[in-house]
Amino acid sequence: MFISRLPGSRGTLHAMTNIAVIGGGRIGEALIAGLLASGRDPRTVFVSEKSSERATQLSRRFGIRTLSARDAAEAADTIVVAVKPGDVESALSEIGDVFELSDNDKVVVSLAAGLSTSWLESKVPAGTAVVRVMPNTPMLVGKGMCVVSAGRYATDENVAFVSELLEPVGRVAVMAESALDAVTAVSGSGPAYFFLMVEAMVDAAVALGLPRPAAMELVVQTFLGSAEMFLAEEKQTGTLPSAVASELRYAVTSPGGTTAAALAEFERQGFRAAVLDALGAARDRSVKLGELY
Ligand SMILES: NC(=O)C1=CN([C@@H]2O[C@H](COP(=O)(O)OP(=O)(O)OC[C@H]3O[C@@H](n4cnc5c(N)ncnc54)[C@H](OP(=O)(O)O)[C@@H]3O)[C@@H](O)[C@H]2O)C=CC1
Ligand SMILES: O=C(O)[C@@H]1CCC=N1
Repeated sequence: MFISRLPGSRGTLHAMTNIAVIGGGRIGEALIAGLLASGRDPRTVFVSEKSSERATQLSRRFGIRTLSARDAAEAADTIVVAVKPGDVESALSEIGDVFELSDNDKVVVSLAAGLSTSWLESKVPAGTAVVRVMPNTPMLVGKGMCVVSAGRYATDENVAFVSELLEPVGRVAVMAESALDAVTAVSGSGPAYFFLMVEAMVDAAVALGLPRPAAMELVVQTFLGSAEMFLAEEKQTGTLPSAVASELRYAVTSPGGTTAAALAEFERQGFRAAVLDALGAARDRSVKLGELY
């Protein structure tokens, strides 16, 4: 099967392992917040952040230690690289000799869009286990989607280890690395598409005369309820065939009714083509990022 969902044995294997998060920006913070909210001991998480102001903020907020990239990597078994793609090479070079000096086998987990495991492997000592992950920001509330791909030297145990580490912050799927640019376009960037849709619908509701707070409540509850309907269906059947979306949409669309009028307008305005082109552009950008560095 293309996606394999891993069994949820939360928190057992990882209770005592230390994690270094190099880069405490938006995704680094989402990961840290999600891990701690799931019960991880803050003494097992270290963050390295370039901006001292931001580092202090994270340390105060989460009760975790801020260290240099090198010290964080030295203290950890799992080194999560959560800096922008263009900063990954210098972040890895700061860690430098930690791999050779250490007596434990460290796993490097890159969250960076576009950068391949073979590129990452060329920046660390030969034989280092590298795992590439495409997460998304809903990790912050334990509802993330992480897709995990093994590098050349990463064993099945390394992949299981990283997958289990991420399970407390959402769903985890293991896929071949060839899928990761498309995954980035779908689930990595996906939260932004959702928020854009929320903004667009709220603005449209305001244009129709609804007060903004009421418009916000209507839109958010509608999306939340619709997503919950999907999950209920999945719970019941164990799978989510794509026909489910069509069926649920048909159930809202009365013949000659309001929904049909709106959907016809979406089609006239090229909604599906826009989605297709937008995700294609995101995928192409991910490929390009991999060629830039
Ligand atoms: N945001 C998202 O939704 C997602 C992001 N990603 C990936 O995650 C990575 C990070 O993205 P994001 O969190 O949005 O980016 P941010 O810019 O918000 O965070 C990166 C942080 O790392 C800091 N930093 C840079 N170099 C170092 C270093 N050598 N040591 C320590 N800290 C450093 C940056 O500081 P400064 O700004 O001062 O340079 C910044 O605070 C990217 O590679 C992106 O592709 C993947 C999936 C989703
Ligand atoms: O926009 C980006 O490049 C990153 C990767 C996926 C989401 N944010």
